[in-house]
Amino acid sequence: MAITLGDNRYGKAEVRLVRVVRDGPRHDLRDLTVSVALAGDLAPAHSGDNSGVLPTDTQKNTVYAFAKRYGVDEPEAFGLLLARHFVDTQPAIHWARVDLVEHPWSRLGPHSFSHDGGPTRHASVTVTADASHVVSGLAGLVVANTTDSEFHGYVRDGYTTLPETTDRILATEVAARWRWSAIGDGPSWGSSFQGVRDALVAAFVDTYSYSLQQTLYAMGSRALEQQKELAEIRLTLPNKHHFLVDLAPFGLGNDNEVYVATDRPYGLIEGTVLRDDAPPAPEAW
Ligand SMILES: O=c1[nH]c(=O)c2[nH]c(=O)[nH]c2[nH]1
Repeated sequence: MAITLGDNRYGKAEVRLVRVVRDGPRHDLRDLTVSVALAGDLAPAHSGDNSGVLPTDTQKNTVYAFAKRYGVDEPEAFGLLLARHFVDTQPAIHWARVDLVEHPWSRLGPHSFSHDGGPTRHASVTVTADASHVVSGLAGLVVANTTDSEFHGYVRDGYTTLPETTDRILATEVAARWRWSAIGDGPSWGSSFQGVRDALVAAFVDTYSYSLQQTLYAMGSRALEQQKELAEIRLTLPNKHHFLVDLAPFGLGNDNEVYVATDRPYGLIEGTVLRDDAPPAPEAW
């Protein structure tokens, strides 16, 4: 029986990077968590030969040095710069993945900021010798509709207790990742991000929903209709359940006014919406 090394990668995870631009009295702030993963001819490293190993410490240093040297503008652009650098300069490295999460700050004044509880912006960049892929995304976008949501007509079996409803709260915490068809084509990274976020929110608000699955498809298709640069979008929607509290023991009715918000267990609705003419790129994810 032969035993061989399978897929492997290595890198520095979650480098915390804050970049300030001091352009006169008005400063700008970007706050990112950057993770690097590299793969290639690394079998020797798994037998004790480090001659092809760029230390993860060096990878971390490169993130900081590039932040100084090139600045940190859009996460996608910074990720492409870093990933391309590792593939171009390291003979053993044929694949680089850089994942970036941007932590949002909103401006309070010329040099004052408030950490924003809103969604985080994400980018995941993959570079090989002959291809680059960008997946952008967001997480932590918490939204709720207090009506225009029904759930009924579902399968009933001997274990079903859920009451059917024609009026419920629909709440979720959107995580979405979307793949760009081509790099450098179309709107800027930042305006595309805002366009996708706005499309997702608008579809959530506008959709009269019979299930979170229907809302997922409406959100994904709105994003693709509006943002032509996207090839596909993957959505993860936890159903943040709100159950009506039984107030009858207190002689009180409850006409959809008092709910208990539960955090677990939760329904988890996931799906991909894609253009049928977009060539698949599983290696981008
Ligand atoms: O929108 C929903 N989809 C489901 O599949 C489901 N299942 C469930 O118990 N509640 C809900 N709500």
